[in-house]
Amino acid sequence: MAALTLLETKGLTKTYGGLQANTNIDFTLQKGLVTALIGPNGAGKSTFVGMLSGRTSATQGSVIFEGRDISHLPAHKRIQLGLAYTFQITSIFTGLSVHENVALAAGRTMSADGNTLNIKVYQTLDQVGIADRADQIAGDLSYGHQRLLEIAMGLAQEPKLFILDEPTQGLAETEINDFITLIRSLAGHTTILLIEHNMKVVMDTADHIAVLDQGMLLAEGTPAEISANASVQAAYLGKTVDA
Ligand SMILES: Nc1ncnc2c1ncn2[C@@H]1O[C@H](COP(=O)(O)OP(=O)(O)OP(=O)(O)O)[C@@H](O)[C@H]1O
Repeated sequence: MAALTLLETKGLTKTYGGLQANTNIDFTLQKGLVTALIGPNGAGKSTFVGMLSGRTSATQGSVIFEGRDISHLPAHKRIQLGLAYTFQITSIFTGLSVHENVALAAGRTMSADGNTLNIKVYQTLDQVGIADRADQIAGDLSYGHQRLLEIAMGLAQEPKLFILDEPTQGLAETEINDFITLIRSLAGHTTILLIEHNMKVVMDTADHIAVLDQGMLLAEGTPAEISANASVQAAYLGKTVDA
């Protein structure tokens, strides 16, 4: 099957005062794949996805989504076009139930009757493995389950592109393994851009990896190509990227 481009950036640049957080990034994201964006601390990953989602304004360059230049659209318009970023969904309402939180998220992009919405909510909770907690108050969930709720809230919006920003941060080992299984189950249906520091998660889930270093795109390739790339290893100061 020929690769289809879902999103593209051209010359994307962000300057904070004298600091170039992102420099002239030309990047292409293929539909249906799990792409991981990795790089050392301060490499510019959050700045980059902030410009994709509209949370951060670009100093220069453009973001093209499904062939349309969305560079000047505010974040909420980009969500409506199908671009979901976990950072924007993290506003879990801690006083509401798990079910109510997902229903609210789903309602942002779909107009459906109560019954259809209810089915969608349970399907999504089932997908992430917390359907048995639907009636629990979100604020009473463990940290790991709250992260899964965030992912459910993103998926309920049926995004065309789902950007997950450090989704496994603070999760326990077993929760990380469940997360890997979840991402694998979504592969092929949902296009995912994953910013992740945990290399096991990256290597186990990504079809394609892009590496940022000092605000620039250093390398791109399959997990095997990236693990073997000498300049990527150097950027990680001698650490191997397959650990
Ligand atoms: N709002 C801001 N104002 C000034 N400088 C910023 C701002 N946001 C980020 N930076 C700087 O831009 C550079 C890139 O930061 P960014 O957070 O994008 O990197 P990152 O790769 O996501 O890092 P990490 O992995 O540590 O989250 C860093 O030097 C950071 O200090």
